[in-house]
Amino acid sequence: MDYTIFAVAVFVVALLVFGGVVLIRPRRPGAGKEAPPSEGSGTAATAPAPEEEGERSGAATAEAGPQAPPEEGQAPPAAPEIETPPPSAGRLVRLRARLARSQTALGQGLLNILSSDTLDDDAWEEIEDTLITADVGVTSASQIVEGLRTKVKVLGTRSPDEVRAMLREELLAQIGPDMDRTVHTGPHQGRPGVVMVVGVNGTGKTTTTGKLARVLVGDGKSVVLGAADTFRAAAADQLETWGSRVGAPVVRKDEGADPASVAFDAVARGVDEGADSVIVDTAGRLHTKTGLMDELGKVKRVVEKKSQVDDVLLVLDATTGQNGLRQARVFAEAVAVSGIVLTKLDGTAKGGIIIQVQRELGVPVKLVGLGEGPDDLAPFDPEEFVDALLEAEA
Ligand SMILES: Nc1nc2c(ncn2[C@@H]2O[C@H](COP(=O)(O)OP(=O)(O)OP(=O)(O)O)[C@@H](O)[C@H]2O)c(=O)[nH]1
Repeated sequence: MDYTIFAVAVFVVALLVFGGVVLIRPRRPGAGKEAPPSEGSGTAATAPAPEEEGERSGAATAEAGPQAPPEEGQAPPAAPEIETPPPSAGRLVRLRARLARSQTALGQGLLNILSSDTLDDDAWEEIEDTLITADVGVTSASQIVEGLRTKVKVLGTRSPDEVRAMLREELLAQIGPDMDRTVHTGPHQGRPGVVMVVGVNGTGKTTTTGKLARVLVGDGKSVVLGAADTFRAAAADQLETWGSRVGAPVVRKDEGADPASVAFDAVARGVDEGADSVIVDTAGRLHTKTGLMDELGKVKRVVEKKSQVDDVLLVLDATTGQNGLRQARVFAEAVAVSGIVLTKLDGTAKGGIIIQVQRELGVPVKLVGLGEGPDDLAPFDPEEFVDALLEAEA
């Protein structure tokens, strides 16, 4: 019995000694510990995609490269594929169908009334109303009607071809086929052409900056982009996506940084690298007119310490009508606008806004946006536009 108690006691002591050794033995670093998510994998999996709708396919390729540095020992991710956009020439012709689709209602409406048997006062009033509904503006609408009335009187006859020809002539005269619509993007005196893009957020400003970079790259130019809309980090991300798709570097800083310093650095980089063009996207919050004036004025002044600003493009959403025009006036007072980009012309029959905005601001429409696709921006050509407007319905 005594012997049994002794044996049990020895066993218990042995058990305690063994357990103590195991429990107090120092653990190897990392042994048994769950691996924390590596910085790269964690953020990549959870970070929200910064790109805007409509740009998702390309963004995925572009973001993989610059934003996720490879971990040691891992093969670097494949560089994003650089795209080759189509040149600027012929773009409006390619996109003409889109223009015609949205504008046919206006063109056909006018042609129908003009071809009717009797052109009485009511008919002329209807023509004027149709023009005003299409945002042509009251002054231009009445000038067009006056011009047409005179032509009808002089001509006497009204065959469909004659009607089409006189309407074409009147509309063209209002659009101003001789205005200089060149976007001044080319280098001069060893410095890049500098373009500032201004406008209210949501009009397609950042998209237009990206699309313009593609137009220029398509024409064989080298481009640097400046993300001076520092109030929204997503705007810089969006621009970076656009840039990486065509190999255009994007100069950006942290959210809230001074927009003028971003613009200056972008132009400085363009100068240093011998780029052909620098395009600067700016913030467009319409908080107060003074704030806007101060900010845009400062961006321009600071940039001009490095190089002159060759074009200030105001981006305007064609679908916003009078509201858009009001905004345009505020911007034109804040900074000397030298050209207009009319976006979303594919989604409206109110193409008459081209006439009104040019008359109001005294600057030409230089580019038009005709869709959400990356190459849906085209140099504006008045004749192509009017012909699309008067195109017979298919
Ligand atoms: N249909 C159509 N959509 C367009 C056109 N241009 C831009 N958009 C769309 O308009 C939306 C707004 O464009 P953004 O470039 O983000 O507008 P933004 O002015 O830069 O606004 P922030 O990014 O907020 O500064 C996007 O969904 C674009 O795809 C166009 O010509 N046609």
